[in-house]
Amino acid sequence: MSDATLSPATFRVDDHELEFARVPAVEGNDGVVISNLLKETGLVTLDSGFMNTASCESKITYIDGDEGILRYRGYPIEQLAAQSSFLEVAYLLIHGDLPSSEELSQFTERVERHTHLHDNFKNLIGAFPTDAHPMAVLSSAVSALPGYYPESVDPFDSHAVELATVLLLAKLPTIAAYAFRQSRGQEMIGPDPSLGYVPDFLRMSFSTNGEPYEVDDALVQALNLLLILHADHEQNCSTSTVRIVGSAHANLYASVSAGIGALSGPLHGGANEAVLAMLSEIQASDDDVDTYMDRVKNKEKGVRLMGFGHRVYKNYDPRAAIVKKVADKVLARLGQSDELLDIAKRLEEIALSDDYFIQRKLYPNVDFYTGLIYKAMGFPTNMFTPLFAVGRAPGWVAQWREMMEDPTTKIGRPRQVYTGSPSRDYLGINER
Ligand SMILES: CC(=O)SCCNC(=O)CCNC(=O)[C@H](O)C(C)(C)COP(=O)(O)OP(=O)(O)OC[C@H]1O[C@@H](n2cnc3c(N)ncnc32)[C@H](O)[C@@H]1OP(=O)(O)O
Ligand SMILES: O=C([O-])CC(=O)C(=O)O
Repeated sequence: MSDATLSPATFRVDDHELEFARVPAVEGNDGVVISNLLKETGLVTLDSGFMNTASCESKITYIDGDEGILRYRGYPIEQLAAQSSFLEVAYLLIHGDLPSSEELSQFTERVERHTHLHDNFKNLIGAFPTDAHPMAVLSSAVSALPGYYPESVDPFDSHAVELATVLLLAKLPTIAAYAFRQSRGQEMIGPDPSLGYVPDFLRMSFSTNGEPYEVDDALVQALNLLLILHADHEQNCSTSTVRIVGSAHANLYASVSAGIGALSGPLHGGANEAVLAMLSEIQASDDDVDTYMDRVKNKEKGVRLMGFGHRVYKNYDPRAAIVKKVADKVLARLGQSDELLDIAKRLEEIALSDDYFIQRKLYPNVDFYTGLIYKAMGFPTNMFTPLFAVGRAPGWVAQWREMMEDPTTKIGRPRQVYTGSPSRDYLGINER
């Protein structure tokens, strides 16, 4: 950026004058360029929320947010959702191409063989109170994994990375199912790899002790599809967290555990849980849907239309379009009707024809309808985000590996614009 593009300004911080120059408006960036504070590094732009900053080059996922297009490794999300399986998509994201049938069966067999957890995990997870949020259990258990598999932690040993990849994908559903059972005060049930990845996850989650669990193919298909839809989304908040932790050469488990923490936030993966809370609040209150929308538009503190809006999509999230159809199908299949689904549809209808939402290009995102499907399957709201985490795992792994293999990767370390006090002298406690 040449100096000619900068319009200097001076700000005062205490008694000191600091010279800054503002970058002329770039869409979505009202960045401040520091001209005098960071002479040693040259110009630094202030870009809160990274609205306008690319952190890496990536070959994994393509999004055109204006057109509502999402592709994994070049394949449209609609085709993958209709035809693929979750583990095939995981292979695609991680290895770059769709597997041959032999590659897929070897990969699947390897993952399914490792779904068992060391018995101590029952103690670890069992030590959590039953009202602990399963996301806390998930991130803790993932950060414990390197303690049990030290041979898989070296980020620069390709065999170790391959092992960590398989172990993480294998153990995560078992951890999630254990966390679910712990939250219900139920005994944890170990995996039966012969059933397959998704059916066995459902069995571990819902099996009643001692009784055989009848797997419902329609639910397996729906969950498989939802996991595919969540599998990657380029540099979202949790993935960026995984990358930044990994950029310090932290192992895959430590990086993903941090990513799980980021995902839990209600502005990110935790929105699926927040949507259900919002719909239930509307249902329980005497207010109608329009009243809630007025509160949103008046920007009442803490009131947003959860499951709406997206940093990248300024059009309908292609995944939300798929999820909406699946919600109808799953409810019909289970012979359920859900008043909350009607409320969600009504909210969407109002939003899509309301100037507030039109001007801000706010559309339903992937989190808007997913919770209604998980609920219909029998999952309580606090399991919605762990389900998202199981789905996002291949993306985290693929992005972490891509970063580790990129020779241009540097430790993630943004600069800041310091606005605190300039230098001052320490005063003893009685002099203040
Ligand atoms: C898997 C995922 O992570 S998908 C996202 C899940 N999160 C949610 O569903 C939570 C609700 N949505 C949001 O909070 C936001 O849309 C985010 C966090 C997803 C994106 O945030 P940003 O890109 O930073 O947009 P930002 O918060 O600046 O919003 C831009 C404008 O739209 C408004 N806006 C954005 N989202 C919403 C919403 N859900 N409801 C009401 N208004 C909204 C903001 O108030 C702001 O209005 P203003 O220009 O008058 O100040
Ligand atoms: O991309 C984002 O900002 C949020 C995200 O993870 C997703 O939509 O799946």
